[in-house]
Amino acid sequence: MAKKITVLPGDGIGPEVMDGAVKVLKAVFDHFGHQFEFVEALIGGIAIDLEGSPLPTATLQKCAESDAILLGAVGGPKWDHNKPELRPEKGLLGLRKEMGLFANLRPVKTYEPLISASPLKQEVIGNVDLLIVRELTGGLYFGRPSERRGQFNEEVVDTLQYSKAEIERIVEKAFQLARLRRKKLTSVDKANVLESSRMWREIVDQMASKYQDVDVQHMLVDSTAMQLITKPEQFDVIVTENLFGDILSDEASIITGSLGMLPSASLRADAFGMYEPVHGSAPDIAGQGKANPLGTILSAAMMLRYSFGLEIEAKLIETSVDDILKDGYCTGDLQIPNGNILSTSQMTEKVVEKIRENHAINGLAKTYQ
Ligand SMILES: NC(=O)c1ccc[n+]([C@@H]2O[C@H](COP(=O)([O-])OP(=O)(O)OC[C@H]3O[C@@H](n4cnc5c(N)ncnc54)[C@H](O)[C@@H]3O)[C@@H](O)[C@H]2O)c1
Ligand SMILES: CC(C)[C@H](C(=O)O)[C@@H](O)C(=O)O
Ligand SMILES: [Mg+2]
Repeated sequence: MAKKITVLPGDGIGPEVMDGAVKVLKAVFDHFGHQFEFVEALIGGIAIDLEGSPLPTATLQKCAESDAILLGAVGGPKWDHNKPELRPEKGLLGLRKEMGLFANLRPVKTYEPLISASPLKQEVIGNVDLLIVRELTGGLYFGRPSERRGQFNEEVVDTLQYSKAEIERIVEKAFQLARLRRKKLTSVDKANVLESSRMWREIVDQMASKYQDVDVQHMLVDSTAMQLITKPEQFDVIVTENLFGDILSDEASIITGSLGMLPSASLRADAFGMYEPVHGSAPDIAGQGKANPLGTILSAAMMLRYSFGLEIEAKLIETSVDDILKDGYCTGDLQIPNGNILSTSQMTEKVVEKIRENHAINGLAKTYQ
C-alpha cells in the first residue's frame, strides 16, 4: 500500500513553499518509482476561516492516518488579535502535542556560496555543521496555569513545567544523535536561575555515564546566544528546552544566511514525524513569489530520511540544493555575489531540474555524497 503524507500548507507563504516541496517530492518519487499518496488538510488561520478551528478534527484524523506530515507555516496579522483558542499558532502547538512529537531537530550549516555575504566573519562561520535538538511538547508552551488573573488582569502567569520523563526522553534522543555525529553534546539551560534547568542538568549528568563516548558540556542560554555567533564551530549537537530552542534556532539562521534555508523534523519514538521549515508565514512577502522554498524542500528531505528510511533520495535533494547555490542561483533573502535571484516557483523548477541532472549522472552509483 502507498505510504501517506499529509500536506498542511497553512497561511502566508506556507502554500507557496509547500507547492515547491511537493513538486520536488513528486519528482524524486517519479525517478525512483516510489508510490506515495498526498492528502491535503487545513491548519492555522485558513482553518479558522473555513472551519472555525485552527486544528479541525478532520485534520487531526488525516494526520493520525498518515505516515508523515509536511507543514508550511501558520499565522498572520489577520488573526493576531483572536482569542487564544482561535489563534493559528494554537493549531500547530496542538498538533505537535496530539501527535506526541517531542523531539524537534533543527540542523544548521554553512553553505559555502552564502558565506561571503554574511554579516558574520568568514573565519567564524566557515565550517559550521550543528544540530539543535529542541524539546517540543513541554516547558513554557504547555505549562499550567497559563492565565491572566485579577479583576483587572493585574497579573499574568505562564508556567515552565517538565516531568522528569519528558526531560529524560529528549536528552536521551540528543545523546543518540550525538553518537551518530561528532560525539559532542552541549546541553543549554539557565541552571543559575531556574529549578527546571537544575533538574535538566542532573538528568544530563546521570545519562552521560551511559554515553561515555560522548563529550558533554553544559552552557547557560545567555552565553550560548553569544557563542552561537562568535564561536559556532564548537557546537555539534545542542539540546535544550522548548523556548530556548525556538529562540536559538532563529538566531542560528544567521550562520546559514537566511531563516528561509532552515529545515526541521519533529519526531517521536517511532518513524512517524512532522516536517516543517523553521520560518513562519512571512506576511511581509506573502503572495509575491519571493519566498525561499528551500527550507521546506530540505524539510521534505528530512522526511524521506527519518520517516521513510530513504537516505539516498534525501541526499539527492540536499546535494541538488547545494549545487544550485554553487551555480549562483538564489532567492531574494539570500546573497550570492553576482548571483541570479529567482522567484519561489523558478527556484522550485531549478531544484527539480538539478535532481533530474544529478540522478541521471549518479543514479546508477546511488551515491550523492
Ligand atoms: N512554524 C510556523 O508555522 C511558524 C514559525 C514562526 C512564526 N510563525 C508565525 O508566522 C507569523 C509571522 O512571524 P514573523 O514575521 O515573526 O516570522 P517569519 O519567520 O514569518 O518571518 C521573519 C522574517 O524572515 C523572512 N522570511 C521568513 N521565511 C522566509 C522565506 N522562506 N523566504 C524568505 N524570507 C523569509 C520574512 O519575510 C520576515 O522578514 C506569526 O504569526 C508567527 O506566529 C509560524
Ligand atoms: C509559531 C510558533 C508557535 C512556533 C514555535 O514557537 O514553536 C514557531 O516559532 C516555530 O519555531 O516553530
Ligand atoms: Mg520559532
